Amino acid sequence: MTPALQLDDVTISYGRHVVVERASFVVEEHDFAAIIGPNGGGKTTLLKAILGLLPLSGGAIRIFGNPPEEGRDLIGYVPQFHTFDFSFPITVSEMILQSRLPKNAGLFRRYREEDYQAMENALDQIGLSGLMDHPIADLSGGQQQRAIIARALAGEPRLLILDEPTVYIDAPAEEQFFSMIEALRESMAVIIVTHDISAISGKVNRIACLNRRLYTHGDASITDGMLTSVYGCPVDLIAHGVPHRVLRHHGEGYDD
Ligand SMILES: Nc1ncnc2c1ncn2[C@@H]1O[C@H](COP(=O)(O)OP(=O)(O)OP(=O)(O)O)[C@@H](O)[C@H]1O
Repeated sequence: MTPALQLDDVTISYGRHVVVERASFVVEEHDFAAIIGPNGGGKTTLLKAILGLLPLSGGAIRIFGNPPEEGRDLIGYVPQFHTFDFSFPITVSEMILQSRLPKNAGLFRRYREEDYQAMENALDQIGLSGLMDHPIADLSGGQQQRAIIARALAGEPRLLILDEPTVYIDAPAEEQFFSMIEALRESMAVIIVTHDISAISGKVNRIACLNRRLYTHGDASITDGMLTSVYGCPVDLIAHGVPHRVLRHHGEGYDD
């Protein structure tokens, strides 16, 4: 099967400053993967390259076998929550429908029947159908979070990428968020990009740590060696609050 995302020896630079160096990683269909890493480690840069917004200085990125410029229509991208203006006077359904307009659509472009259908399906998938006529400003933080995910789902993606999705939601909303991701995995691959290790521990089936180099481990466990090389500080400092299950030494079984 063609992977949802394949990074082959990817190097990305700003001028002579190499930010991502020789990164390789594969995300298969139906995977729930995490790319974690410290601030400044290159996560945003790698995301931009996956979305076809930055050129590579080496290697290749494939999205379902296509280069990013051709494959990006298959990606639903959920930017960081704080980049949205929820005070904007618009309903949930209008916000989602807008994402269906092509970039060069004129002012008076009308929505088609399939746009309404995609909007309704997206709301259904994340359990917000009952709120479609509500102003986005009236939603709770967790509901707003789901609305921006619905916006990405309305593009009918096969790969959903979420940038720091758990930063602004509380613990109950976080549980709901991960149940929703589990359901979405039936029809797509999901990648979350985060520096919040505790949020993703035990939830994902594939993980990579990015700090200029990309460290992977073949399964979803985070090893202390992986964290030490990525974060450059003692593992117990980083592991604070992380369930034991996800931390193990190379070659050892789980210790819970
Ligand atoms: N447009 C740019 N021009 C030059 N250097 C840049 C540019 N954008 C980012 N960088 C540098 O690239 C490195 C990686 O930044 P990037 O934003 O990708 O990291 P990040 O892991 O997303 O960090 P954060 O979690 O803080 O958003 C940093 O050293 C940053 O200063």
